[in-house]
Amino acid sequence: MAVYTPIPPDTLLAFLAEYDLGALIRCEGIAEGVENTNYLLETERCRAILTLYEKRVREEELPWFLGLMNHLAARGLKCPVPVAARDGVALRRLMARPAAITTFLPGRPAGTITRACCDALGRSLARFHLLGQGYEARRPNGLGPGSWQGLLDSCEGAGDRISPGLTSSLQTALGHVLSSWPRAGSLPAGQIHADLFPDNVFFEGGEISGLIDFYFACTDDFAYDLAICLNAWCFPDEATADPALIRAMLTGYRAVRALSPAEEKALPVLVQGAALRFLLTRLYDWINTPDDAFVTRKDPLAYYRRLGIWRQNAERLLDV
Ligand SMILES: Nc1ncnc2c1ncn2[C@@H]1O[C@H](COP(=O)(O)OP(=O)(O)O)[C@@H](O)[C@H]1O
Ligand SMILES: N[C@@H](CCOP(=O)(O)O)C(=O)O
Repeated sequence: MAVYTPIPPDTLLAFLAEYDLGALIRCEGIAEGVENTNYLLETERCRAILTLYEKRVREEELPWFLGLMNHLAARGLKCPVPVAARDGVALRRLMARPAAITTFLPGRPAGTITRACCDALGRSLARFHLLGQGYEARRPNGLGPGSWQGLLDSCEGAGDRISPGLTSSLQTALGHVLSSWPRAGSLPAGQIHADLFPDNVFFEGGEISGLIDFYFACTDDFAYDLAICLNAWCFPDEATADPALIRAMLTGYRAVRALSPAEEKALPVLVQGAALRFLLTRLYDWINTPDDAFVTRKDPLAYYRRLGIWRQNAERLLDV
């Protein structure tokens, strides 16, 4: 459960008094999530999400994230929008942290990942990429390939305590991926979500009802975002890739936005890079999450297995 910061009742009521949301009925810490503290608010007028931004999110970047949500929602993407207080300001401070309320989205994450889910996800991701094109402000990807060596180094060999030989194996894989990574600017790029895992996609009545958690969003290659989703959605038992799910996601994506020949060619290295990126942040978090944090740590080895599968079989699985 990601509730790093409890809020005393009086402090919460004083904070909410700045808004036009009506009287508070309940406020519950939310069980899911890793990065930030989230509460579900129910007031006389609505349900909403109160987020206190923790660790990885830099305060000066929050206007970029909130602006992107507003931009995409205004163009028809189903995603949360920031709620302004009476003074017109959405980004505020609470418990010495930046904080914002965003609108509540109905639906819940898919239980079982089906081909239909992957097709829908591919389409939604492509729409995200196309609709983001009018959002001019850039946010470089702080967790892009340039950060991976530093992340591995900062784990100081701790990978070997999780699995003997992990650190040197990751060093080899990293060298291979970085040496084949597409040159900056060589692939179509724009605003990407960069963390569109199944827990960040809500479904209702078999259709996507919303995308959440924009706090890794950045300006990067569109095909890298697709590579992240292929990793996150297409390995039903962690140890095996499901070619039918991969095909469905690629077909859904291409139905909305065609992949260029350069993107198709780059996909095998992009999926390996995406596996490494989540492996490394999970490894870092495994070592650095305080023991008293109310959060479920995610298994780095799940992405080591994916990396191995892509290294052996990416071309065949992606049919490129
Ligand atoms: N706009 C929203 N509508 C409904 N539920 C939400 C919304 N935003 C977050 N949640 C709930 O909060 C959980 C954690 O949110 P998330 O943004 O993934 O947190 P974190 O950034 O800490 O990983 C989600 O899994 C979901 O249950
Ligand atoms: N999706 C990442 C961790 C970030 O968690 P989220 O709850 O913010 O999506 C992972 O699985 O490693």
